[in-house]
Amino acid sequence: MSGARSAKALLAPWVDSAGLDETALAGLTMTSGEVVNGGLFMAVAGSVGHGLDYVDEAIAKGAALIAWEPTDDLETTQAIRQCEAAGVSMVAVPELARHAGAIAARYYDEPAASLHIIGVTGTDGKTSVAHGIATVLETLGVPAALMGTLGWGRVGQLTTDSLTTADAVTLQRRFAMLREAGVRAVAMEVSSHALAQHRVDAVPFDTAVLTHVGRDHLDYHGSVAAYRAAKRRLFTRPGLRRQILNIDDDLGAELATAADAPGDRLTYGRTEAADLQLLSAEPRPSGLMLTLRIHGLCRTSELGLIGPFNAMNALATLGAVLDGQPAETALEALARLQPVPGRMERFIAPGRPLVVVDYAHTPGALEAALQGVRPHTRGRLICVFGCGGDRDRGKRALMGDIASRLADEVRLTNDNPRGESPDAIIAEIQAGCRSGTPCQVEKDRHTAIQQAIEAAKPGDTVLVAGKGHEETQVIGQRVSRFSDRESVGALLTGEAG
Ligand SMILES: CC(=O)N[C@H]1[C@@H](OP(=O)(O)OP(=O)(O)OC[C@H]2O[C@@H](n3ccc(=O)[nH]c3=O)[C@H](O)[C@@H]2O)O[C@H](CO)[C@@H](O)[C@@H]1O[C@H](C)C(=O)N[C@@H](C)C(=O)N[C@H](CCC(=O)O)C(=O)O
Ligand SMILES: Nc1ncnc2c1ncn2[C@@H]1O[C@H](COP(=O)(O)OP(=O)(O)OP(=O)(O)O)[C@@H](O)[C@H]1O
Ligand SMILES: N[C@H](CCC[C@H](N)C(=O)O)C(=O)O
Ligand SMILES: [Mg+2]
Repeated sequence: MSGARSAKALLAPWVDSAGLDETALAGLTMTSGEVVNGGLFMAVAGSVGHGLDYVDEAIAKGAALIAWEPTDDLETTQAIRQCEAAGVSMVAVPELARHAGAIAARYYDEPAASLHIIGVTGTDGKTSVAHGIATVLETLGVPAALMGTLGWGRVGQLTTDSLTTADAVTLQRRFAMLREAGVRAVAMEVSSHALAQHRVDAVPFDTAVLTHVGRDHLDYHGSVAAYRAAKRRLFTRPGLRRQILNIDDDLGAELATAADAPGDRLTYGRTEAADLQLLSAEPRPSGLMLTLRIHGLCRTSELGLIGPFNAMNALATLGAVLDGQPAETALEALARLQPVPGRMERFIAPGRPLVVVDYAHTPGALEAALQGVRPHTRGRLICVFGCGGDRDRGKRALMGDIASRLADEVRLTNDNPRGESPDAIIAEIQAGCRSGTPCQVEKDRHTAIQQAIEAAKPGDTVLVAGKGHEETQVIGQRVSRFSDRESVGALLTGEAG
């Protein structure tokens, strides 16, 4: 095994192997701060800087070797000098970002090869569907893990992480740990950033699932076309065995009819042409009653979740697990699904309004969330939300329009303004709000939620959108502890003032 982990084995394709060491490297990483003594640092070009900008830290941590990605405008003199002075070898690897995952996979002895990996992409619904798939697989007796916005690991035992899809090396390290832990299937969220940055190039997906594609992250991708192109990448990978496609969605419909696409395609949606068709999703006190047509056969199934999009997410989940499983068994497991924390999560207290905490932070998601809670609302619908700073500005007015159109009252507040002015963000949302709907502003999020709950009567619903499971509020450089779920829980039980 040590030979397989040596610089010679890992970097032979790019450098004369005679010059490379056969000693096992102690570790590998793409982040200078994580370099271990005797390890490999892979310095790649990023959107802000280059890994070589941090070579001093890598050397200080004891890097034995530095592989780096040449780019046109990269100034390497300083880094080369530092490495020479420290006696650290450097190897130039063209397009290293694309190869980093494969190098790490070799280092960890191809951990993903023994795992059944299901990738889920789309603008909204990735966490919900990945969570659903892993939970249903567990219920069906398959040791399954989850990787995504809520963390990674076995369902119910997640370790949190800052990214939805980790970097290419971290992913392989996690696959190795999951393989050791006896996991057989992994449901993972694949973000558009990850697809654009080659984080998943070395992940051998068995199945790719598409939720829906709307508008998000235009700050990063630049255009809807580039964003869609990034999402499309997951479905064109050679070796893919199955594709689960929402054909109510434009991109899903396009992928379903694409010539020469890899793997079998299973479609879902409300349209009659879908293999898994949603005929109806009737609101019930406990959630939804679904009527489905599965390959021509009509079936009903309870779902303990609310919001029509959760019915669609249930179909996506079903599509992924209907792989040699009888439909009855899969439907029974689906009926046991619980809401994902902060995703259409209901808070109910006697004599109080229904409060729903949801992670809707895109126009499509906000629209779907408001439409989803309306059938569970006898009285008025109040929507508390804001928009993140240093993120796509174009969505703000759109979300103002949607909230003022679909709610009876809007309360605008902070949602991680980050480096932007909270007032300016709120003004941009307000510019889209329709004048006929009352719209109030309270920047302090806890106070805004409190005022909304106090203004609401039993039978009304307060939808608190945008932060879902998050446990912090980021204002400028300050990160303070804040949770919509905790605020709502405390306010409903009278424990917070
Ligand atoms: C825009 C974006 O995706 N940025 C991610 C990307 O950074 P980057 O390409 O700009 O890298 P960079 O900062 O220029 O640095 C270049 C290289 O130097 C390395 N570096 C950097 C700093 C340092 O001290 N030491 C060091 O070695 C970096 O690891 C990187 O390899 O690669 C970095 C290393 O993996 C990530 O930390 C960083 O995530 C930033 C913090 C981020 O906020 N990303 C968000 C937007 C994101 O990726 N979100 C998606 C989900 C979105 C959704 O919910 O749909 C996600 O998958 O999480
Ligand atoms: N299929 C769907 N269609 C439209 N909206 C959805 C769908 N599924 C979930 N949503 C909405 O999007 C929000 C986020 O859901 P979820 O966390 O599952 O998505 P995500 O794609 O993982 O989001 P992120 O990219 O932020 O991680 C939910 O709280 C809900 O409002
Ligand atoms: N993954 C998304 C989440 C946004 C959630 C919202 N609360 C915000 O901060 O904008 C992002 O980082 O853009
Ligand atoms: Mg997610």
